[in-house]
Order: sequence, then C-alpha cells, then structure tokens
Amino acid sequence: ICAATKANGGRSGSIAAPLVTEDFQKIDVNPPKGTRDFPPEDMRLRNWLFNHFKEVSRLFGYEEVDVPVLESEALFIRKSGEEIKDQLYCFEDKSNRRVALRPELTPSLVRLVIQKGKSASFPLKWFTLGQCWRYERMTRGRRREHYQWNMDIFGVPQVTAEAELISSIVTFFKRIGITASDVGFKVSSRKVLQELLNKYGVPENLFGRVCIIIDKIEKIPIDEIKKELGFTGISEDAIEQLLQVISVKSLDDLEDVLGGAGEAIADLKQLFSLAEKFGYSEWIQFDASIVRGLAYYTGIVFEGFDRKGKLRAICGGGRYDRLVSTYGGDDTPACGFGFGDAVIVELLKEKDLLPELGQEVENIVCALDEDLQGAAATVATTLRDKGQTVDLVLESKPLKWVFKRAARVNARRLVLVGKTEWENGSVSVKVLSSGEQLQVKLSDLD
Ligand SMILES: OCc1cccc(Br)n1
Repeated sequence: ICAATKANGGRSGSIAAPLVTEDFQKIDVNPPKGTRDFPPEDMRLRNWLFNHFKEVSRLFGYEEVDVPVLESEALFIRKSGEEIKDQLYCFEDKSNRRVALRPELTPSLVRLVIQKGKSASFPLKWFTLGQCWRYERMTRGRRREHYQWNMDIFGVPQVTAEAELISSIVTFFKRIGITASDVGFKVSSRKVLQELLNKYGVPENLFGRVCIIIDKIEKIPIDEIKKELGFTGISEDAIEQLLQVISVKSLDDLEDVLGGAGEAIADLKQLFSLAEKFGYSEWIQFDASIVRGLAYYTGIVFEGFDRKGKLRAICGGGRYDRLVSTYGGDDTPACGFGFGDAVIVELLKEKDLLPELGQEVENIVCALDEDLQGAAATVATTLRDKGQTVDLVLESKPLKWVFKRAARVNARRLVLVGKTEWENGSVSVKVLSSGEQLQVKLSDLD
C-alpha cells in the first residue's frame, strides 16, 4: 500500500493524522526509464511543434479527436510478428483485465469509428495528438514514450486521400522551414507485394507477415530475410521474385515486372499525378522497398526521410482498408499517418532550425512597499482583464531583484505601485526596452 495509506493505519481515503515524514523514502527525482519531463523550456518547444501540427490539421479541415492512452490489450494483439507487439507496454489491472498503454493511435481511432457506427457521416477526417508507449529493454537506451500526430481519413477509397495526407505533411514541413532538399517521401504500394504473392499463389493470410519481414530488409542480413520468408512457406522462386521486385527503382521498371494492368501501378501513377497538382512532386519518389512495419497496411505506403540519411524515418503512413472490418466494423476504406515528436526535433537541430522560444510576459507588476501588495493585485487584475499577461511579484523584493526577474521573463514593461502615485490613482510604468518611464492613471492603463 502507498505510504499515505500506511500512515493512515491502512485505511485509504482522507488521511486523518498528518503524514509522518519518515514513512517516505528519498525519491528518485528522474522520470521513469525511457520517459521525459518537459520543464518550461522544453514545453515551449513541444507546444510550438504541436501548435504547428494542430494548425496544419485545421488548415486541412480535419476534426480533432482524443482516445484513452490505456486500451484493452486485445486491440493490439496481431499475429504478424510486428515489433510493436513484442514491445507492448501491457499489464493486468486490479480487476484482472489485460490492458496496455497504446503503442500507436490508429487502432483506437478505428475502435471509435466502429463505435460511431451508422452515426458516422463519411468521409471522416480526423486528427489527434497523443503519447504512445513501448516497453523496450533499456539496453538500447531508447525512449519508451513519444508523442505522435496522426491524421486519418475514413471512407475514401481513392488515392486522393493519401495524396492529401502527404500534402498536409509537406505543408507542416514548409511551415517550420524544412524544404524538399532536406527531406523527401519514399512511396510505394503494398499492392505490389500483393500482386506478386497472388501470382505465386501465396495465401492471403500470410500477406501481413511477409510485409513485416520485408520491412526489415535494411535492418537484418538478406539471408535472414530469405530464411524468415522461407518459414512462411513461400517458394524459393517467389522469394527471389519478391526481392527482385522490391529493388526496382522506377515505376516504369515496376510496370515491366508487374505488367501495366494491376492496381498497384494505377494507384502509384495517380498519386504521382496528384502530387503534381498538389505542388509537392519534388518531395516524393517511388521506392519499392518501402513496406512499413505495421501489418495492417493494404495499399499505398509512404515514409518521410532525411536526405542526408542520418536519422530514422521522420513519419510514415498508408492505406489500411481492412482494419475496420478486421475489428468487426463495416468494410471501410481508411488511410492515415503517424508523425513522432522526436526525430523531427533531431532534424531541426541538424538544420539549425530550432526556434528561439523565451518566456514572454508583457508586464511585471510590483508593489513598492508591503502595504501596497493589495493595490498591486488590483493593478494586475486590471491588466489581466484586458488580456495582458502579468507576472505579479507576490512578496516584497528589492528593486534589483525585480529588474533581474523582468529580464529573465522577458517583460516588456515594469509597473510599479508606489504610495504617492497610488494616492492619485496612478502607477509608474517603465518601458524596459527604451527606459521610458511615465505615470499612468489606472483607468488609462492598457
Ligand atoms: O516508433 C514507435 C514507437 C511507439 C511507441 C513509443 C515509441 Br518511443 N516509439
């Protein structure tokens, strides 16, 4: 039981006796392994980033939704060998329910779409921003949580949906000063693999697993990839063909291999043509090796990468037309992307594009002696009611201290409440940039 309850004789609820301090151990002031605190200076950068995410989502007409960080574990149990399942942050709650901290947002959004049922008027264009979790052995010293921006479209089967999603990410990049020379999008379609597997008579239910193995192509030796593909029962021939196709470097070459009749080629051609119309052609390139590491993608997949090749994928997404029905909903086309809050900050540091974000307060209000503290509170409220930010000095401090604080919080003005002026209903206002000082009637203060 927690220390508070123990101090209260084992009864939880309100604590009768004052806590006996020796009950508490000296705590570790660091956050749990793999997690981050956001002190003010980090929170300002996070808010700057998230405000751009939200502003882009608003520009594109998407509605914000939110879902719990804690979900039923069942939502994420997929038998496709995904990394995300091995790293699930899951546990049993006090009612013996198997629950998990969400590793991604898409399954929760799909759950909400199904819950909405017939009341959902398609297309749904939703966005959300949420903390996602994974439990990795800390040997790799990697984070266990990150915040992810997601935009998703439900109910649009056409490739215009994916084209719009990529446009929204390009819009985001441009807003923060990232250009097509800094980043690009690798684009492909899982229908390429689908058409190949069909051609070799590979059963549909192996599709997700094969994609997950192929997604590891840059991470493990090619012989390991072949071995894992072999375990799924795919023939040697099919494996050779698969590996040959994903090394194809252009849509034309792909067409030579697949023939021009399939949906994969049609979708990709349409996407590249729409990219022209949206104005982001220079940002995207075909790359048959892109499959993404989530089993549920069924069509176009894409990922944002840094052209210097120093960082992990910046963002990624694609079409997942069968996820809603897999979870028991109606057949609903869907596509979306996830954009984490970590790699993008590394990229901004690389490009020296991190914004300078100091604290900003318009006014510091200070009483010049103890018995004017109430008057200072009145002045602060007057300014705040007019929408002005005020840092009110809450205790009597020497002027030297006040000036130092004014500099630290970047105050524009210092408003001093002095006895003589206050008797005339005035305060003394010092504009800190120019040093200009004037007496102002409280009624005229704005
Ligand atoms: O990128 C996958 C992922 C999921 C949850 C938490 C973190 Br950190 N990373």
